[in-house]
Amino acid sequence: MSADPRVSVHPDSSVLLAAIAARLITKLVDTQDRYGEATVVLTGGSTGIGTLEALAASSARRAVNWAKVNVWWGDERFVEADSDERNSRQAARALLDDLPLDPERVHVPGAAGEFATADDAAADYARRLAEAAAREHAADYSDHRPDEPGALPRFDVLLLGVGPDAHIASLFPEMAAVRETEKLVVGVENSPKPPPSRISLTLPAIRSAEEVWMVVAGEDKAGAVGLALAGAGPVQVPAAGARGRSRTLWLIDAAAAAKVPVELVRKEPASA
Ligand SMILES: O=C1O[C@H](COP(=O)(O)O)[C@@H](O)[C@H](O)[C@H]1O
Repeated sequence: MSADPRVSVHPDSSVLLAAIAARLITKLVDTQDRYGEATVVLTGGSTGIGTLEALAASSARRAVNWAKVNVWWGDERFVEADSDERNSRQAARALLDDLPLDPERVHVPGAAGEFATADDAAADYARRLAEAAAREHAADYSDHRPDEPGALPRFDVLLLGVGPDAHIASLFPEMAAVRETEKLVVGVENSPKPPPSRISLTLPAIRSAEEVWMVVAGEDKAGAVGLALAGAGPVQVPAAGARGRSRTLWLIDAAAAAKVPVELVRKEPASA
C-alpha cells in the first residue's frame, strides 16, 4: 500500500519552512495523543535543517512531549563525529540540543572513527533499527502497526529533501543504492555530492513510513520536482520513488513548483 503524492505550494521558502514546522508539531502531538510516543525521520540539507530552525523559532514546539519522540535520520554523511558536515550535528545545532529529548530515543548513524567503512556503519544502523522494531513489537503497538514485526520500527513521519539532481537521502540517480531492493540501509561510496561516503535508508525503508513529506525550496530544484511528479522512474529520478503508506506530501515553495503539472498543485494562501 502506498499513497499518491499530494502537493502543497507555499509562496516562498520562509513561509514554507514555518508551515512545515507547524505541520510537524501538529503531527507529533496528534501521534502522541493516540500512541503515547511518535517517531520522526529527519533529513539533512537546506530545507531539512531550515525546518528545524523554524521549529526552534516556534513557541508551539512546547506542545510536543519531546521526551517521547523517537528520532532517526534518513541519511548521514560518513565523516568524523564532530564534523560540521554531519546531518545529525547540523540538526543538533539547529534544534535538537535545545529540546528535552531522551538520548536513548535519538538514533544517530555511526561516524568515521567509530566504524571502518560506511558499509559497517550502515550494518550497525540496520541492527539498531531492527532492535527498535523488536522492542515495539514486544510493547504491542498492535493497533498502530498491524503487520507482522519487521526489521524497521514504525516511522510516523519521514522528511526528505530533494537535491537539484533529484536525489533523496543519499540515494543518487543511477547509483547502486537507489536500485537496492533487499537491504534497508546501505553504505554509499563515491557520492557525486560531497562528502563521498554516506549511509542511507533505501527506497524499501523509506516506503515503510506512514507519511513521507518531501520538503523542497528553490528554483534550482524545479526540474527535479517536476520530473518526480510527472511520473519519472526512481532510478533516474530517486525523488519519484518516495512514497508513504498513508500519505505522500510534497511541501514546496513557488520557485520549486515552477515545473509541476498544474493539475497536481494545491496553492496555500499567501496570508491567513
Ligand atoms: O546531501 C544531502 O542532500 C539532500 C538535499 O540537500 P539540499 O541542501 O539540496 O536541500 C539532503 O536531503 C540529504 O539529507 C543530504 O545528506
